[in-house]
Amino acid sequence: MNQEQLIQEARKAQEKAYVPYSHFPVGAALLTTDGKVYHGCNIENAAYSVVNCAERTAIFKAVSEADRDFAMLAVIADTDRPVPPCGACRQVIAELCPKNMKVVLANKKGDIKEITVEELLPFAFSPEDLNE
Ligand SMILES: O=c1ccn([C@H]2C[C@H](O)[C@@H](CO)O2)c(=O)[nH]1
Ligand SMILES: [Zn+2]
Repeated sequence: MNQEQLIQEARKAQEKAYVPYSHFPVGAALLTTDGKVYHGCNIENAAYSVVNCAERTAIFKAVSEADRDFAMLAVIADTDRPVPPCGACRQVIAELCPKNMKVVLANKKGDIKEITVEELLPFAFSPEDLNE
C-alpha cells in the first residue's frame, strides 16, 4: 500500500466521522508493517470534552487488536492546508509510532504534507522520562 492509497483509505474513514457538533469530519488510516489498515474517524459527544480524534481512534483500534508495528499514518480533513494533528494526538503518535515513521497530512483539495513522527512532536515527553 502506497501513500496515495493510504490517503484514499483515510477518505473512506472520514465518511464515518460522528461530528454532530463541529461538523468537521476527519479521517485517518494507519498502516501496519504487515499491510493491514486501521481506519479512524473523529467521534464527538454531547459532553464536548470527551471527543476522540480520528488519529487516536485509528491507533487505539490497532493497539486494542494487539497490532503495534506501524509503517505509515495518513490523515485528511476539509482544511485549507493539510490538517495538523492536535497536541493530544501528537503525544499518542509519539509514544506508539516509530520516530522516523512517515505521517501524511492531507486535505480534500489534494494538498499533502509529509512529516515524521519526530518532527510532529520534537522533545516529546516519553516513557524514558519516567525512569528515575
Ligand atoms: O487532527 C485532528 C484535528 C481535529 N480533529 C477533530 C476533533 C473534533 O471532533 C473536530 C474539531 O476539532 O475535529 C481530529 O479528529 N483530528
Ligand atoms: Zn487529535
